Amino acid sequence: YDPHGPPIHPGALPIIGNAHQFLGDGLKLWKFLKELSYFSLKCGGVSTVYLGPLHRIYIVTDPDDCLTLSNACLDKPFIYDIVKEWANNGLITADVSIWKPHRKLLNPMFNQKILHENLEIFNSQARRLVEQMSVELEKGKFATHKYIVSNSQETVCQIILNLTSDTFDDVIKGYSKATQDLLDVFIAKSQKLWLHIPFIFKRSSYKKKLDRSIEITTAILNRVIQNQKAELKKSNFTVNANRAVTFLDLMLTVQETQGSFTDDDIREHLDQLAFTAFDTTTETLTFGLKLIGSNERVQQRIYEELKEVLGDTNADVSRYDLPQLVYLDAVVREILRTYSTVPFAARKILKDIKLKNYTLRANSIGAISVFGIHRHPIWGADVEEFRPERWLEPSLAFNDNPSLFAAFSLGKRNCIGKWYAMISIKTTLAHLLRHYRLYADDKKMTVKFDVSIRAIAGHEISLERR
Ligand code: HEM
Repeated sequence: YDPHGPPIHPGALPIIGNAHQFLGDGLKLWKFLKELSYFSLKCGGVSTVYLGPLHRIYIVTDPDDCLTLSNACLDKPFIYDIVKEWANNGLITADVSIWKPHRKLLNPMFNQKILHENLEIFNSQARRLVEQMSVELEKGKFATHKYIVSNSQETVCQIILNLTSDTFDDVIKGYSKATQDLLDVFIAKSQKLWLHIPFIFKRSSYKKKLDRSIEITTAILNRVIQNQKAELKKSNFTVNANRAVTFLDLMLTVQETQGSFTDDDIREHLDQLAFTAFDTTTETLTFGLKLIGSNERVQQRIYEELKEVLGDTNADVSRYDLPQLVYLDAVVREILRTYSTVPFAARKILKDIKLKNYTLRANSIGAISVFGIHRHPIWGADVEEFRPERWLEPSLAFNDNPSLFAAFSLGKRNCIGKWYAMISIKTTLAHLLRHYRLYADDKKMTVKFDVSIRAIAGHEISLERR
């Protein structure tokens, strides 16, 4: 206990601290995580919770303090152990000694130029989604999630894993089922604290599910890596000009030319990238369709901009169109501000860190509340409202302080896939919204937290052809 530290969240009990408040299902957990963030905001941007006598967690919601914390601390705390058994050396969970050189090698692969080369795939996948959803036209409300999730997985298979539409069907079936099982295990571990006790976990059905899923994803990815390596060797590591360069090509080329990655490193990176890419973009699109369908004015303005920039043709969204879709960009940022699918990022604090008003003590955890930053009073009195126009106003506070937008986290260990996400989400929305008018009611949406936030009820929409 630090008498000069940030205020403790109300409800702490002797010995267990606030641990009991984290118990319950995903709905309760999300309610409590929001409460934590609002309390931290009320306290000026930092508060404390105790998970038993051993774990002190600072909830940080001040954007400047969050940036200080993100750059000062790069290590991930025990909370990330939930996913460590699966792909330990992937970027999200890797120890700093591995993360640093790997992130440096991977950064250039995720720039806009490389991603623009994949626009043909993003466009064809968006068209496929329009086609797949057409069976729901004029039929009333339906849940969009099942369409979006399989479409996002197909996109990932092509762009990250270099599978073609002829080969991915088989892989998708196996890989998707295994990743869904993995997600079930992560969700269970995030909600059932007793599963963190190795003795109990090892004897649970979750352990069997985890081992089986890892076995399947490992076998599939090893096959994909070896096939692609053989193909690249034949062409002396020159990618066939008829197709875009994929992440796998780039990693294998780095392996060949710089000897930097082992095959296991590549597999673990691919596994985490593929999983993260489809899960985050799926949930963001699900929230996005609901929000857009609930705001006729916003939807009309997007449609008008699409007509102005893309014309009346059914042409692909090009790299030149994307920067012109200014309002759509504002809408996507506002979706990410109001419903950040990754609402928290956490860091291990190894030495004292001085923030604006407090010193965070060593041997604690710093939780960057993305949700809290996005509810900071600097956003204005309408902070809780979905209002994309705010992004276009000269008075936008974000222009003076970019740390106010933290959907992709802050600092050096931020999201490497942010351009992938923005391009994928914008292209998908552009195709869907020029074909369909959406109807929804976001007031009826219920959200839960597991490893990210998800809409679990009331997220249906209905479609009408434009
Ligand atoms: C809307 C979509 C996305 C959101 C909201 C999002 C958000 C985030 C956040 C908040 C973090 C920091 C997590 C932490 O420190 O605990 C993160 C990290 C990461 N994200 Fe994303 N992400 C998105 C899409 C993607 C995509 C498409 C990819 C891959 C193509 C990706 C790959 C990663 C990786 C590998 C990391 C770990 C980076 C590192 O530690 O160096 N993300 N993301």
